[in-house]
Parts: sequence; structure tokens; C-alpha cells
Amino acid sequence: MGIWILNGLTVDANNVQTTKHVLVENDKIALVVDALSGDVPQTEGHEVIDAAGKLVSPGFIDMHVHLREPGFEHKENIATGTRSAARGGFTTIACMPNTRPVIDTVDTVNYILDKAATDGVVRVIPYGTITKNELGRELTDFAALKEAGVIGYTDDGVGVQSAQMMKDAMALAASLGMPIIAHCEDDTLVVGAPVNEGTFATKHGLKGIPNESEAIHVGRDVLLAEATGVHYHVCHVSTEQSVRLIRHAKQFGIKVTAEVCPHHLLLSEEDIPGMDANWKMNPPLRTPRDVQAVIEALEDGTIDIIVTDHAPHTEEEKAKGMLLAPFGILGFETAFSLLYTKFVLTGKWTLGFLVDRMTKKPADVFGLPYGTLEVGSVADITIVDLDTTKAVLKEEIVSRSKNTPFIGWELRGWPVVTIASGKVVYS
Ligand SMILES: NC(=O)N[C@@H](CC(=O)O)C(=O)O
Ligand SMILES: [Zn+2]
Repeated sequence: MGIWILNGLTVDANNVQTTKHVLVENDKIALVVDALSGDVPQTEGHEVIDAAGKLVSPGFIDMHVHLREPGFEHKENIATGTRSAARGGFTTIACMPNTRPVIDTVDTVNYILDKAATDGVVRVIPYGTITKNELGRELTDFAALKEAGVIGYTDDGVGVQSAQMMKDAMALAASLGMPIIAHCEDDTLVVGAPVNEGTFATKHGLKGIPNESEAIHVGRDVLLAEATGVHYHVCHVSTEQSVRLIRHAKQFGIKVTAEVCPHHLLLSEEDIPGMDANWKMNPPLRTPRDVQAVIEALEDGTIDIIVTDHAPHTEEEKAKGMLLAPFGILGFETAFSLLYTKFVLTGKWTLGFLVDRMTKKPADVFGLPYGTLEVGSVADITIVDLDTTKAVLKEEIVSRSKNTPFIGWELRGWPVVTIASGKVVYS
């Protein structure tokens, strides 16, 4: 028995919209029929989902997430994190290695993959670290980690401080045909500041994280990427200066790609209501000028893809306040509706653009065979109700943590059915 998804709205990157019937059989997309053709599918013996008026999209892909397992299961685990992802319409997620232990050995990669197979409801692809224990001192065994199934190398959570270490990592990754994914942060410019160096920090007498602490690494690394020929991917771009450097590097044919998070597209330091750690994340919320720069960068292709940086932390941890709480906010369950409401419904972006940056484009950047509704591809499908306006409610959050600044926001564009590898994993 398969699943017929009838009369759904499909959209491509050029925003061409068509109404289609999609048949899922086993874990594959078996048939796609143009509804205008008048061919009425034989649905007998199949489950039927009426998607009339709803968006039928390839399952969303999120290349930057923190699932916290192993080691920080009080914040999230693979069971809760993948269910939270499914609620947000994500069917493929790439998990960051800043767990405990960090993902720096084949054993830990295997642990994640085994756990994902038993506890997870969507596809989990791990990153391995660049350096052992993310300490920046010694490279991990890149070849063995690749063999075990990592999609790239990153010390996300911290920057790789040594240029020589980064260059060695890039050269090794390039020789294996693998990407380096960089959390860009120079520790000599940031000493534990909780927010951006700007108006909020000044008003509250706080130290601030300057834009240069991110951009200096971007500048350094695009030069190293040029020298080594590696595919270099920049995490959570937040500053105008980083955008400038990435744009320039792309003009010179350097193999650089980049990602941006919904919160950096939507919020600036001026929106932070007070000393509430649900507004604390790394990189921090910057100035309206930076927000404008990352929006333009996504629009002109300088920034390639949208990721959430889903970073769960418990309420107790966040209650420690702006100074002491850990950095990070949730991402999965509000990403699409936030961007649909604030960019598509306002006429700034087409629906096709938003969907492309959350599906096909991330698949292309990382060479994954997902993000498409083509016949024969894996049946990862997200059905989205584009009409219902609903508030973000804390009680409805599926993640084990609740740390998001978006509680109470009235949004439209809610995933209502998520199908991963042919199975309904959220409805
Ligand atoms: N982004 C964050 O604020 N926090 C992330 C680390 C990271 O992605 O850099 C985390 O692990 O909590
Ligand atoms: Zn990071």
C-alpha cells in the first residue's frame, strides 16, 4: 500500500507553481501526475492525503543542527530532536559534533548512526570534528571519519584558532574530496561577551562580540581555501563584513559556500527586549545594517542556504541570565513559518525561492540526493498549510528544550504532514 498525495501545490526555484498528485510507494516517489492533465489516480488500496490548497514540498534539509546526544541528553536527544525536526518539516538534518564525547572518532560516528536508526524519525547525517576534542591542537583521522559516514569536518561551537591548523585541515579534506565547515570566531577578539558589540551592550554595560571576530576568520579561511582548493563552507553568517568577503571570494572562483539562520535574517540587537537569555546565541544578533546585508547576500546568492542552528538548552540553563546562560536558540519548529510569514507573505521573496534555499540548494551544496520530488527519488515530502495563522506556543514545542525568542509570534505556513523515506513521521 502506498500513499497518494492529491492536488498539492508544487513550486520550483523559479516559482513556477503547479498542482500535482504524488504517489509514494515504499520509500520512493513512484509517480507524479499533473492535476491539470485530468488523469484521476487510481487510489484504491492506497492511503490518501488531500493536499488541496497546501504546499507539497521536498522535505526540508537543515545542514546545521545540534542534537546534543551523546552527553547532553537533558537538553535534547536524537529521539526528541528528530521529532522536533519532523514537526518543522525537516527530513534530513546534519548534526554538529560538539557533543560529549565530541564526534571525533569512528566509534562516536557509529553511535550517532545507530541511535538515529533506532530512535530517530528523520535522516541524521553527522559531521566529524576537525580537531580532537575540538581543542584545536591535533587533526582527527579524516579518512576514517569519512569512511564511517561523516559529511564534512567542523569544530562548530568554537573557531579553529591556528591558521596553520586550518590550512592543514583544508589540504587533507581537499585530498579526500570533503568540505570544511567553519564556525568563524577569533578568540583574541572575544572574551566571553554575551551579545553584539553595539547598542544593547552599551545600554546594559556589557562587553560585546565585534563583527571582526567572525569576519577575520572568513577572510583568513577564503585565502586558505584558495590555496588548498577545498570546498569551504561558512556557518551562520551574521555580519556585513563576512558577506563582503564571501562575495569577493566567489568572484575569484574560490570554492566557498555559506549559510544563514532565520534569526539573523529577522532580528537585530535592537529587538532584544531585555536581559533575557532566549535572545542569546552565537553569533549574536547584530545591527539592522548587518541584517540587511545577510538578507541581500541570500537574495543574490552570496549566501547559498538557510539553516536553523537548532541549539537546545534547558530552561534552567537559560534562567541563569544573559551573562551566564549558554549561547543558542531552537530552530526547527519555527523556521519555515517565520520566513514564509516575514519574507514571502510580505512580497519580498517568492515561495519558490524560500523552498529552494531549504531543499534543493542545500542538497546541491553538499552533494546529497535529496531535496527533490522527482520520480525515483527518496520520498521525503513536507506538506505545508499556507493559510492558517497561529501563534508559536511553548506548550506545543516538541523539542526537549523551549529556548526560543519567538514564543507568541503569530505566523502562517505550518508544516502539517512530514514524510521521511516514505513514512509519515509527523501529522
Ligand atoms: N549557535 C549557538 O549559539 N550555539 C551552538 C554552537 C554553535 O552553533 O556555534 C550550541 O552548540 O549551542
Ligand atoms: Zn557555530
